Amino acid sequence: KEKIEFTTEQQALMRVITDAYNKHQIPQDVTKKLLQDQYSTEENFLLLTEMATSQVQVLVEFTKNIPGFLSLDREDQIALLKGSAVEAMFLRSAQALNKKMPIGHTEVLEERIHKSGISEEFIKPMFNFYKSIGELHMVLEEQALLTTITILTPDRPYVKDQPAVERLQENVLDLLRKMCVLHHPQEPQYFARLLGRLTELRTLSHYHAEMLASWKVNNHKFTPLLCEIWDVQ
Ligand SMILES: CC(C)NC(=O)n1c(-c2ccccc2)cc2c1CN(S(=O)(=O)c1cccs1)CC2
Repeated sequence: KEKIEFTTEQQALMRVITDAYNKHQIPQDVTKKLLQDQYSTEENFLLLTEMATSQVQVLVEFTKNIPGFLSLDREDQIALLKGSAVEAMFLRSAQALNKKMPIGHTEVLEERIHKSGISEEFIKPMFNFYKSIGELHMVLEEQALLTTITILTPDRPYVKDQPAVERLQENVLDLLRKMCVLHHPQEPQYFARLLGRLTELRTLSHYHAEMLASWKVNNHKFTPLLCEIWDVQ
């Protein structure tokens, strides 16, 4: 049985990332709205727009707390945020959907996502992803670290100093590997399974661009923040 030792730096890194992840949650009033009575496609679309916009704001604040991120080249910081925004949104969605909710709330949530104007062809891969994340039963620290690893992906478009991003990401990968052994001692492949989800996430984010183009809600409008981070309109 491998004895897991965390260095002082790793303990500090874990605490900073977990605290930041805890602090930057989507405001309750936004998630509460999802359970209101309105069920029209337009209403559901508007709610998702509001949630996704709120999540981008949360993502920016969370990212600023990642040790070393603000020391990166300013333009690279933007490139990392833009490059990971959609993946972070799907990851956060999976975590939101797999959270323990009062009876029936998950069904309402799923219903509203189904009835928000998303083309059928994207619903399946999206819900498959949510399910595959749910099956992992990640602890909060693992969720926070996985989101951080997604943000610190060196090969995003337009990143100039990739080695600098790699160095930051490697520290978080090493920490996540140890956390996986600690929390899932019976599953030696657990860490590899987690990283496999990042591949699934990239595929899903490729769908996203088409999803936006195919929105069936007539004259669908996104917020300026979503348009900027997704490079649409
Ligand atoms: C938690 C937040 C970040 N999740 C969220 O906003 N969701 C959720 C979702 C999933 C599980 C629980 C609660 C919500 C499903 C979908 C979205 C957003 N997108 S979108 O960004 O493409 C979008 C398209 C049009 C306007 S916003 C569409 C799919």
